[in-house]
Amino acid sequence: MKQLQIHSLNKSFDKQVIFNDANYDFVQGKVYGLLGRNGSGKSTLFNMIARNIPADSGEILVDADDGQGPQVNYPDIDVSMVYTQPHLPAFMTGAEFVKFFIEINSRRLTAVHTSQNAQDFLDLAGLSEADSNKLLRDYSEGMRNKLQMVVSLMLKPPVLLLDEPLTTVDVVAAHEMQQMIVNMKADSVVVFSTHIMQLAQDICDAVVLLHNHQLEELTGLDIHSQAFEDAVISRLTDEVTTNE
Ligand SMILES: Nc1ncnc2c1ncn2[C@@H]1O[C@H](COP(=O)(O)OP(=O)(O)OP(=O)(O)O)[C@@H](O)[C@H]1O
Repeated sequence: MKQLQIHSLNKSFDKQVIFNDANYDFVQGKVYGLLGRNGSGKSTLFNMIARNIPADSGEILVDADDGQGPQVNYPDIDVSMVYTQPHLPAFMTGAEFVKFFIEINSRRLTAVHTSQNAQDFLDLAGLSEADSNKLLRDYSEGMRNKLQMVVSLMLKPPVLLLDEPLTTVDVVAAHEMQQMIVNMKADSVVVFSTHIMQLAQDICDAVVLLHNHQLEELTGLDIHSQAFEDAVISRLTDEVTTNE
């Protein structure tokens, strides 16, 4: 089983503590919602897992289920991150970008038995022929988000991180992408951050709170219940009181 393990993680920016001895193990087969107040450190956690920024201390381990067990020095390709603001090359068309993406990831796509037909990617992203031939800089934010998500999902990475992924897409696209995220849990450890409680309740199997600089799963309540929602709000409100 693929796993993402966070052990005794510490991170501060100057004197601002973001994580203080945070621990949590995420496993394949569940969609995890990461909930926390603005500025609590959700993006910082994802960026540490994706190795964009270093932790101060502690360990982040990935078990890619390849027989080697949990690794601190996991390869970068083990983690895919879908950013709130997509990182795509502005001066390529959607079709050119997808072809380029397939070319540079051909070995990996073969290994995970994914299509290498550019049209399949474009169809999944819901892009018409006219849109596919537009420059990415001229895409709407929602179109860029959807394309970014499709290429990340196609790689079937051991760990898939989605940073507030569905905030800019239309209702139909959001519905399709929710389904894609849920399907990904069969192959990957899936963690997504969101401020939308309804979304967390709709697609998550577990909710992890970033609360008082630690990671804590909210257990013992039906995720779909009002009591669950109340408990999330109460914990996160409690944090503000504690910080004051
Ligand atoms: N490079 C940096 N240098 C200094 N402070 C930073 C840096 N990156 C993030 N921070 C601070 O760390 C805190 C956590 O930021 P982060 O973006 O991880 O929060 P978040 O939970 O993702 O927030 P939101 O829900 O608003 O997107 C914030 O106070 C932010 O200002």
